Order: sequence, then structure tokens, then C-alpha cells
Amino acid sequence: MKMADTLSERILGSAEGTYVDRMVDRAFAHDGTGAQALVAFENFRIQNKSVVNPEKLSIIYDHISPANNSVTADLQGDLRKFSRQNGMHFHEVGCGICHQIMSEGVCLPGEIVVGADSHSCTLGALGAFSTGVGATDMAGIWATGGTWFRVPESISIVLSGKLSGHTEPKDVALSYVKALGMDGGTYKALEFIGDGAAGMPVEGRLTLSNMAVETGAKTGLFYADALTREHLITYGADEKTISLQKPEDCSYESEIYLDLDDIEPLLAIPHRVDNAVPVTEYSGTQIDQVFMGTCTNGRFEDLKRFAEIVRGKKVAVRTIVTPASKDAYAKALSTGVLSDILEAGCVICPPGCGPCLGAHMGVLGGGEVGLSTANRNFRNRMGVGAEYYLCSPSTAAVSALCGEIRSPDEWKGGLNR
Ligand SMILES: CC(C)[C@H](C(=O)O)[C@@H](O)C(=O)O
Ligand code: SF4
Repeated sequence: MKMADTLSERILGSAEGTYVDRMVDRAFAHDGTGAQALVAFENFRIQNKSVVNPEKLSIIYDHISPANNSVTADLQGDLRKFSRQNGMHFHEVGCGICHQIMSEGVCLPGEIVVGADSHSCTLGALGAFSTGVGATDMAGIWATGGTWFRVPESISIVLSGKLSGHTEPKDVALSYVKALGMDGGTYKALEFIGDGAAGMPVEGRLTLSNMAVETGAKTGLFYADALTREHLITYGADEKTISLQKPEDCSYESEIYLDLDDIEPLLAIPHRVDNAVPVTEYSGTQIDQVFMGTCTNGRFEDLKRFAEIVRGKKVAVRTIVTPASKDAYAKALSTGVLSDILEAGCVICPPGCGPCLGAHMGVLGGGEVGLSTANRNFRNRMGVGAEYYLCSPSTAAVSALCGEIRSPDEWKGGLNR
């Protein structure tokens, strides 16, 4: 019996392994790659090409936002002018991280989405085929409205069971990255299926899809369902435009099975994302800084979980908290989550990438040790000579209070120290 097509095959409309040219439904770039794409686009301008379908294009200022020096400010000024002159959607400094903005009612199930950033796989959580390209390819999309794809083979990540205790979607993400390894998904699509995937809230799905690229994968897809619809409608998406995908049995190149009940809080130790170990193995490791935020874990629900742990207490180490978007910031403000975080002694930064890329606002010094809710702990990324451990918001919160790495499983409103 012929198995059903994978989600990637259905959305791209061709069999795995084939090459296709497709117009894109959405494309976005940020202040970093957008500025580079603008340089590349000059070549198309010389050929008298103008921007095609600007209503499908977005420029989002998140990476070095607000600008840190006059070189950055000049580059951002040029791109700001270009995007406005050409009628693209422009998201100013303070709006938040591109992937989060696109997940807030913009990107829809079944769409072909391309971002000039490797974590564009995040939008797979909404049932879109969403992947990252380089700046030159983005310039090509501006000039033609489309691009080429090789339809990827798919690996299924079959999730069963339910998250309990202090285990969070981030711990599941670190588990599957460990299982696949940092190149185990190269040029594949991941499909998250099974009861555990269907039962996972959209915020958690976004965390899982976000880390697909850490295995080398092109995207990480969930089937859109009633939860997806609810999420999109909350953000004001037009109900009529939301198409839901029906789950079917597909034939996958390989399968990974994870029981959510068996996963415990994890830590990716320096300097690889697939170096995941139980947090308890590193309990007591001294840290100099905690960073809570990013496109992996800077959403309102993440901030809320963090705040629930630090509320009424004081952090023992400098702690930088950066909401992923203006919407997440506003919700955290109106619900008291931000004041709990502020009163606990944390620094709250404007929505955006913050120190994730090591560009500004929280870069570590040589020999310093950081704990972060981000998706990458590559050597020198967040500070030359620094070490970074990756974890969930709850692990970050408990560790911030202790000034050392501690598992939330050791936390019962206080730690036996
Ligand atoms: C700066 C940008 C090109 C980069 C990416 O594509 O991922 C960044 O967002 C990152 O997380 O390393
Ligand atoms: S938050 Fe970090 S990982 Fe996400 S897009 Fe920004 S720099 Fe990249």
C-alpha cells in the first residue's frame, strides 16, 4: 500500500528528493541578514529588477536592536529606508524576534515560508514548510517572489506520554537533538507526531521546531490542529485563511521514539547542543550569569514559569531576561510577571535576540560561565573564552536563585542545600 505523502511533500507539492521552484507565501529577513541581502539586491537593481510581492515580505529588527554603534545604525538606516520605499512590512526596534513575530498570527499552516535566519524552522510548529536561507537567496526572493527547494526526506520524532513535574518542552528538544546528533538531520525534515505532539501546546511546539536546525534539519513540522487554530485566532489571524492538515500515516526515512514521561530536566554542556545530560549531573556548578529569553524560550509562558519560581525571592547571580516579542513583554507586564522578575533582581532588556548571538547586552567575559535558555552553546558565541550551558526556563530560574546550576527537580519552593 502506498503510504501518504509527508507534510513537506504535500506542502511543496512534489516527491522527496526532487527539486522544485516555488513562489513563497512569506519571506522575512532581520537587521543582520536584511542588510546583507540589500547589498546583494543591488545586483538585481542594476538589472532594473524591482521588489516582487512586497506584501509577502517582512523586515524585522531583532538581532542588534536597538543599534549598538554608528556602523550598525547606518546599516539599519539603509535597510529601514529600502523596506519602507518598497512597501515591505517593517517591524521596528523593540518588536521582538523575527520567528516569534511570524508565529503571532502572520504565518499560517500549509504555507511555504522562508526566512533569512537558520531558526526559520520554528514556524514548522504551525504546520508551515518554513526554512532558512542565506542573504543572497533572500535578495533573489525579493527580486522574483520565489526560490528553489530540494524536497527533503523526513524523519519522524514520535512523542508519546505527557510532560510532568518540572520537565518542559526545552528538555524534549534537547532529548531529540541528543538522539539525532548535530548532523543527524542534515537536509531532512523532522515531523513531530504521536499523542505527545498532539497534546503539546503551541508554545512548546515552537520550542521543539526551533531546535530542528541544531540537528542540521531544514525544518521541524507539526500537523496543524485545533490548538494551532486557537493559537492563531488569539493573535488575530483570519479564521477563514487557516487550513488544518489531517494526520496520516507516512513513510519516514527513520523514526525516533521519545516517551515524554521518561524525560527529566536536561542541560546541554559546552560546547555542543547535543551534549545533553541530566541537570543533576552538573548540580553545584558555579555560574556568572543567567540569560532567559530567545526564539527558543522567550515566550510569555516561559517568562511566566520563570517568574513563578523567582517570585518573592532574590537571584544570586546577574540575570538577564529578554522577552521574545513586544506581545510577550506586554502580557508579562499586564499579568505582573515582569514585576516579579524585576523585584527578584533581574535585568529586563527590550524584546529581541539580546545577548544570544554575543553581539551586545550581556556578552560574557573570558573564563565566565553562563546558563542560557537559548538554542546554541557554540564556543565563543556568547563571549570569547566563555562557557555556556543550555537549559529550560525552570532550570534557569532555580539556578539563578542559587547562583549555581541546580535542577528544578531539587526545588520544592527551596532547596536542601
Ligand atoms: C545572525 C543569523 C544569521 C544567525 C542565524 O541564522 O541563525 C543567528 O540568528 C543565530 O542564531 O546564530
Ligand atoms: S534569538 Fe538567538 S537563535 Fe533566535 S534568531 Fe536571535 S540570535 Fe538567532
